[in-house]
Amino acid sequence: MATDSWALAVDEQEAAAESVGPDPFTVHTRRRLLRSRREMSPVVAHDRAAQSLLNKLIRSNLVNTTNQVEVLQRDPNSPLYSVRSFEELRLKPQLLQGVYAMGFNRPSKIQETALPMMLAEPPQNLIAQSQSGTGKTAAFVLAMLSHVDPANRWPQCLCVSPTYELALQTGKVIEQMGKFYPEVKLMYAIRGNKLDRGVKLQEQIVIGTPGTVLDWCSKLRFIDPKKIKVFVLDEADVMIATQGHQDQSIRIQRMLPKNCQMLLFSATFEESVWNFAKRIVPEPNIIKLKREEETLDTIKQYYVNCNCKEEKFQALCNIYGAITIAQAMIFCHTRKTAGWLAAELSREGHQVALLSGEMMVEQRAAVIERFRDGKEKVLVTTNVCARGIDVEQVSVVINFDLPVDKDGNPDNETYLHRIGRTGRFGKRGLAINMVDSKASMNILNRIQEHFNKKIEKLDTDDLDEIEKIAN
Ligand SMILES: Nc1ncnc2c1ncn2[C@@H]1O[C@H](COP(=O)(O)OP(=O)(O)OP(=O)(O)O)[C@@H](O)[C@H]1O
Repeated sequence: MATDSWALAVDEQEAAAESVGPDPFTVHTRRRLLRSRREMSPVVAHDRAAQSLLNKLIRSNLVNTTNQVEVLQRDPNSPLYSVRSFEELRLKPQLLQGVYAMGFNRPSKIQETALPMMLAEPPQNLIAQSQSGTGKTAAFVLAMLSHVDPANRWPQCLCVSPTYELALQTGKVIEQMGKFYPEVKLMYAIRGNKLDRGVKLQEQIVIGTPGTVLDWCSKLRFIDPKKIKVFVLDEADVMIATQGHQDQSIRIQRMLPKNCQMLLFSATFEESVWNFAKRIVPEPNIIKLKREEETLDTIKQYYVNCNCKEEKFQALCNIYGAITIAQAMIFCHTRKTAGWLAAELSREGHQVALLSGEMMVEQRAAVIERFRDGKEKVLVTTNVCARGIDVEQVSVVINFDLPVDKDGNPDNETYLHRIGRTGRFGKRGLAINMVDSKASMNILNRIQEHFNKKIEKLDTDDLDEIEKIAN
């Protein structure tokens, strides 16, 4: 199956997670609920929203004026397009404040479409696909925060992520979004977080990885699954396609009440996975992309012809010599190549971080955190980091090796997730694929055919040409 290499990485990660030391992961949001909806006039709300987004984008050199953001969100062909405002989505005032404090101005297409479905009464199930970096996480986080009853001190929403790092990242989004809703508390169900036997959780939202969530619902009984109202599967296709995760997710699902709302999200759903999802989710609403919509126009895709890994490395150096790259993620097929490449890049004077499957999850989370803080500019990794990781400043993704499954066939889903680490929420991004043999050229051609999207050739000996594509 297309996700096997990812599955392997995930399994390694789950195993490694066992050895992480304890950490109190309970989040107690501090601030009191500020103003009610009545107190915030639409004009003031709009100004605050516009200003906060503008500040965020100017800080990250994305735009110079609010107009450019507005242009992006008013283009009906953009996945960021929306006709509605967050106010019109009838969010609780304290969530509206959280959204604005995060610098969000308008909802994206997936947020605008999915939120009314997720907030409808009676609750409706949803299987939703939307391009990478278009705000799926924010969408289901808002749904969970909207559904909890803070007066009830027990878990009501359960969110399962395929990896420790993603669970942490999504938890951070819940914390930020719920900053003005301090009555709602969050607990991380990840393997290092050891609780005393017999404890009954009081936190209303639990985010975690499937094995730990399952233990907490069954063996350890920290969570009463019968009281769960919302169940979210993030990166749902990999949860379904990976045997271990599938078993665990289905065992969790079976313990939930019949009327529990099920929400499945991903940027990719292979056909067989999609069909399976429809079988396990009763009467779902469905948001599905057409194949040609799956790739983002804001991410420009190129390939470079080489003969060996040394030539690929030289091409990489030429690219770095020609353009300024804020941050880059470089994907390799094996840990060995990743280690070699990271060492070569360091020798060239780059600030490089290396992240691969054999590292302890704690170490991995720390590497991502440093990269997110800009302490390293280049992250060399394997498929372990292909999904979900959201680092705004990544302007270039390099496939040093093209993604293939265990039979050597193109792994289209992983390709999409990898290149989606750049071009987050309307930002422009470059994806450069290194081809080093007839076989890899064949893989590239099949990826082009699959997405029906041309991947242009790039001559890395021609510095002017590289500069041109960067502009
Ligand atoms: N409405 C919004 N306005 C501005 N920024 C937003 C909005 N929604 C989300 N974002 C930002 O866009 C980035 C991408 O969002 P998010 O991580 O939710 O995407 P995703 O669809 O889950 O991506 P992936 O498929 O890679 O998991 C994040 O940095 C998030 O803070």
